[in-house]
Amino acid sequence: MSSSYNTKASLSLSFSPFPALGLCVSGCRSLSSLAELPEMHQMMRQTCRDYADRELGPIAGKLDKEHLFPAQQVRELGAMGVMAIEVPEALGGAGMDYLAYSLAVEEISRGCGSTGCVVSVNNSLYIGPILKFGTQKQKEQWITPFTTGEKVGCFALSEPGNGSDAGAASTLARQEGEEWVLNGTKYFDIIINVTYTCISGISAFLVPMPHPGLSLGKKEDKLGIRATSTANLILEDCRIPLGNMLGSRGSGFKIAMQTLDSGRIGIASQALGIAQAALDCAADYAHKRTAFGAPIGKLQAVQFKLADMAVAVESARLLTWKAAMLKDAKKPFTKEAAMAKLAASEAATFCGHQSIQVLGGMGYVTDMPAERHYRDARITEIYEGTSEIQRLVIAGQLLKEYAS
Ligand SMILES: Cc1cc2nc3c(=O)[nH]c(=O)nc-3n(C[C@H](O)[C@H](O)[C@H](O)COP(=O)(O)OP(=O)(O)OC[C@H]3O[C@@H](n4cnc5c(N)ncnc54)[C@H](O)[C@@H]3O)c2cc1C
Repeated sequence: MSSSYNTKASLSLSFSPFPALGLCVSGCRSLSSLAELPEMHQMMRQTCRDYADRELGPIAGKLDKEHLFPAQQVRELGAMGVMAIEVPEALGGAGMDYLAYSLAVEEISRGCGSTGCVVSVNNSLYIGPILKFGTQKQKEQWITPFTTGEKVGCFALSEPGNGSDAGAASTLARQEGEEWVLNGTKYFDIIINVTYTCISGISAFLVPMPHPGLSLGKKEDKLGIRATSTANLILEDCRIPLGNMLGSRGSGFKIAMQTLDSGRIGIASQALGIAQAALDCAADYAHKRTAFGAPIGKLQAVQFKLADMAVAVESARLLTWKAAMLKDAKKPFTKEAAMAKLAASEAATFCGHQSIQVLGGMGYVTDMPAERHYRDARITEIYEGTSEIQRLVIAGQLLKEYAS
């Protein structure tokens, strides 16, 4: 997709991540064409796009229909470095930055929203907090085996009784000798040889799986991202060594909030991929379908839908890149990540809706991917903070800025 966005104009908005990224701004016309990104990022984007076109797009419908976890594809993505993009090479990762991560998640999600979710959760919800708060020993033990796609990590913060109100977590951890004993029920996504980070009350723990005292509730039957597994995780006198606490005692809420800040860039990227796929599907169909003797793309009513979809996707993409670049530049990005997630998830549900409309009856049946995009998009407005919570975060940050 091309864009008329001018890079130099963006600099005057006091947003200049380019030195940190080694970007050359002279001669740039568009932030969103491949030519504008540094070579390393272009390669990551193109590699993921090619992989998604070749390996994910053709099977995404089957994975969705049969609820199949994309285990083989996740291993292949691990071999490509995509399961641990920000992890230093010494720990087995790709050693790249968050912008590269965002580009990868978008392209993978464009091919398959479920696989994009797996990539996002492993990178930002599971590995992210260990990379930031873990000891060297924890990083070696809990990150390196999760870089290859053989194992996938999870993050369990929500509980059946609380999601948005994360501070109200009721799972309990008590110390007995050299162990923590955990009791409670957590909610989480994706199950395959997992280890997960469990935020209990006010501390975070690394729990291997399978493990005595840890069992799964029923697998949820979901509207979308049906190739991922989602279940309650039940902790009954689950004993783990004292050394499995992540960060210091009492720092769990801070770890969770900082993890979600970064994770929201991942979900924004997943939403962007789904939104772009919906637009691709609609634009392609508009060329091919004829009505009243001409392609429906000649009808202004259809053109306006495509234009509105393109604007929603492109503006959300710029917000997402901005949040990723701020994170890479080690600047505050809480507000921008929430803005990116809000805009991208609403763009995804909007584009999913409009794409079905452009396809008419063909949009409603499973022969075409439009209905899957519509279903997959919906979760992006809910997990890692609902749209209402994103608005609260944005307004909170904004009001702080005006007060200072
Ligand atoms: C498929 C799926 C996968 C998930 N994966 C994970 C996972 O891996 N790990 C994990 O920890 N969690 C996971 N979750 C849980 C998810 O993060 C929560 O569902 C989400 O945060 C919303 O919480 P809730 O469902 O308890 O809704 P509630 O908090 O009960 O909210 C219900 C409604 O009230 C609104 N609301 C609540 N509080 C406010 C407020 N203060 N102001 C305005 N409106 C408000 C909400 O926006 C929403 O519209 C997953 C959920 C799903 C569906």
